[in-house]
Amino acid sequence: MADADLFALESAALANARAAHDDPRADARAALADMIVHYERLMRESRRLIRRSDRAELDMNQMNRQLHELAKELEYRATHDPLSGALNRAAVIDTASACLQHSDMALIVLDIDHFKWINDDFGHPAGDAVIKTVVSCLRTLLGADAAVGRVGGEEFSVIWPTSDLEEARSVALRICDAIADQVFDAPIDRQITASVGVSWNPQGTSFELAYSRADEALYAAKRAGRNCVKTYAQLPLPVTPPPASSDASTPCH
Ligand SMILES: Nc1nc2c(ncn2[C@@H]2O[C@H](COP(=O)(O)OP(=O)(O)OP(=O)(O)O)[C@@H](O)[C@H]2O)c(=O)[nH]1
Repeated sequence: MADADLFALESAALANARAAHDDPRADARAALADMIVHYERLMRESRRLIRRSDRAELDMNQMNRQLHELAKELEYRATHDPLSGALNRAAVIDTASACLQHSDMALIVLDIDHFKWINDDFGHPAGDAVIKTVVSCLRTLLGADAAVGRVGGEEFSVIWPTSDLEEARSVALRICDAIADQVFDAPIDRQITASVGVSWNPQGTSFELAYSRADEALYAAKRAGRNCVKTYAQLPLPVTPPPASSDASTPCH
């Protein structure tokens, strides 16, 4: 119905031309002229519609590209720390958990030493700049694709897939040295160091266990005087108290 209305004039011109074609006495030239007018109009309309649909396709492609960019931007914001560009805590957990599912992995955690003093002495913006510089120092050292995360205020993590504890320790030592050697922009006029803890974890370890071991090693490094590396495997085993003796003759000290 809609089509018949839309092409009513063309249908009439076509019927006219057919009738002229079938009837040798009819005015064929007039019918042909009428057909030409309608045919040209149809061509003009078709070109206009094609141009319009090309424009719509371009607009749609552009909107698709914008949506794609927006999705990437949202994904980036959901997984990265806005200050330093390092992975955020949630992304560190996801990345490390995924890594531990299919390989052995070292988790290296580091914490800037006496960071509170940096804020107190040079101001919070200078402290922020130190955080950014530490992340770019880690990236320069480990490569742009290394999984470097900021898990807390001035605490960072590095996910390092390896089956070799010694390799993990050597990466941690290089990190500790690189931060101690880093020259920070003014107004920071002193050496900044970090304490580093490492846990080496076989495939299948949970993130929580890997992290708590690395954290324990980190605090051992703080206790040992800072600016050093401790591995969980090096830590002394927890002292278990001897079983209570039932021998009453044992002397008490
Ligand atoms: N500038 C800045 N400071 C932060 C940020 N997040 C946390 N901090 C500060 O980091 C400091 C951490 O201080 P502490 O936990 O006492 O640790 P610390 O001074 O580094 O001492 P140690 O870890 O024991 O060597 C606090 O003063 C926080 O306010 C941040 O995003 N920017």
